Amino acid sequence: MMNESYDYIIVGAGSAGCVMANRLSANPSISVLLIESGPEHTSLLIAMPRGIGKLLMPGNPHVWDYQASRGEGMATELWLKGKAIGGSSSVNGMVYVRGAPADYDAWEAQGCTGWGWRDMGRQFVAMEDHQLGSSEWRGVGGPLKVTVHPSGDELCDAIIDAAAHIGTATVADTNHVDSVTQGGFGYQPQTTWKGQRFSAAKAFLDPVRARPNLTVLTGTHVQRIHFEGRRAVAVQVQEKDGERRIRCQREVLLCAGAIESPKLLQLSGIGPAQLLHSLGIPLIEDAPDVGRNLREHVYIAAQFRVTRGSFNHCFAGLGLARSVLSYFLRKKGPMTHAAHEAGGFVKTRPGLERPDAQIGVSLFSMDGDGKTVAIDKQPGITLGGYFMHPQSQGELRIESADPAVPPRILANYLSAEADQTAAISLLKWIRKLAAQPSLKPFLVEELTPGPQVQSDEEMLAAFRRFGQTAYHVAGTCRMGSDEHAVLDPELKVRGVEGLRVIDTSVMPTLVSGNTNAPAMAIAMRAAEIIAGANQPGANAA
Ligand SMILES: Cc1cc2nc3c(=O)[nH]c(=O)nc-3n(C[C@H](O)[C@H](O)[C@H](O)COP(=O)(O)OP(=O)(O)OC[C@H]3O[C@@H](n4cnc5c(N)ncnc54)[C@H](O)[C@@H]3O)c2cc1C
Repeated sequence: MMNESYDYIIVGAGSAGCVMANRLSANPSISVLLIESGPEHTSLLIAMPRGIGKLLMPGNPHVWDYQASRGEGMATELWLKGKAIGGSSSVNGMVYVRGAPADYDAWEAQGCTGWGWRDMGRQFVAMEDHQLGSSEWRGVGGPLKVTVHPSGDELCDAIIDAAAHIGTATVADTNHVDSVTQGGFGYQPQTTWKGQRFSAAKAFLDPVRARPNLTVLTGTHVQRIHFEGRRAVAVQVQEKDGERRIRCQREVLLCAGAIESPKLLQLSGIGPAQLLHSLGIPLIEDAPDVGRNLREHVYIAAQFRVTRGSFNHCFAGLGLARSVLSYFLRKKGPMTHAAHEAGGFVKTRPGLERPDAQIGVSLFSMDGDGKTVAIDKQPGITLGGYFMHPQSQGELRIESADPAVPPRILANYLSAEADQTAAISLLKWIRKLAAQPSLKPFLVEELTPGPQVQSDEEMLAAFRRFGQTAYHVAGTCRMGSDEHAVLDPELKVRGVEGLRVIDTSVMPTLVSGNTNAPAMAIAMRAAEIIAGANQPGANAA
């Protein structure tokens, strides 16, 4: 490995990084190095969808864990991100959601030229191998398997009926453009296949691992990027055996996720000048917005005691043993389920042009306040959700020049008034759903936030208390064409050369829903842009 050098170095083998490795190495004349801090994705707990119950624990080698400040007057909370081949797609809830055309069109309207639905919609179609077959905006034959949770569950059917009763249409595909544009509720599309997780690594990396021009390093942590003048020329890595530099001929591509990508930029001298001076980091580019514009969905789990239909008994004690056995023998049963069995996009109040909230139905409840990992001993379910377009903005800053020190994360939940209104409206909608006649035979009582929460003030207070990360952190290296944007619309870091960011941190605003598929689609689009720059006659980066 002496004098090692690659055309492209991709930092992070997560949702975006796996796509980039696949796309760039498709050209055999280009050498690609993919570097991942975490281990391989061979754990049985990764393959088994409900293995996340054990994976998502601080200290597990497959996750990063951070303490995030939620905001004024609120306790801190644990944030987790995937740390393995596949990144967060190896530990996530497998809910398959793409966002709404209007999200991407809003990006374009804000100056992100080339990122509207016209360019992004076709990325989803191209990546999908969808169980529901092809249509104008749905794909088959692509690398990513998408299946739909089997229909026919009595309690889910009753919840879907309840949603229809209050105005949200029942749909076969919740990602259909009409469903995300006008609202739709149904069984949940998920990134699973034959009862197992289908991560970005399964879809994009495993099939191309043998390419001779692709090298993958695991257990290797990129500590900082090195520059010659203003050009990124190498990365410094830490491995089991110590530190070394690896050179890069064309570009370093940061796909380290919305926490580690801005952290790496700051550690490397691209960030708020004052902060970097105070930590003794030589300044490459004063970029005050690196780490700003942090966006997150605040998830609230409304939990209900039910008469029947709950899976709680399948996730503890002897029931769990049975479920695990069924998974290993037949790849069937509750251990194969994604985080939500059903769900959709809803307008929580009259007068809205498009859905403002996503609802996810989970046929289990947690003990205590919904944040603990213990399964409720009595039968329960969760009607969870978040308002999809948070205006509140948080921030992330390094606190030391030492790469091993975690950054300070401020989520700033519910600081914008619009978010407070949206939160109250969402909780009211969930309660209205729960009160529908089709659910009368099932629902006994509300457990959290609980019937004592009645006024708007109490609902907001409940949201502040029970609301928690949806694990969709984004926006911390925003793209745009204004001078404050960290990246230009080709995802190049402003002020330097040979460096791009490609992951959920590039989002100027959060998309309507979960962020795994959007992260992959962003990388698909980025690969097109880079391929265009590599065409003869184009100005290579
Ligand atoms: C618990 C959880 C549940 C979720 N549930 C869902 C869901 O059901 N549906 C959905 O659509 N989305 C879900 N998400 C969100 C979604 O999975 C993520 O938004 C998405 O995977 C992020 O992709 P990314 O490429 O930006 O980053 P990641 O996939 O997080 O990848 C970043 C990678 O970079 C590596 N890395 C970081 N720093 C370095 C470094 N310095 N050197 C080397 N490697 C580094 C990391 O280890 C990681 O592998 C969930 C996320 C989590 C954490």
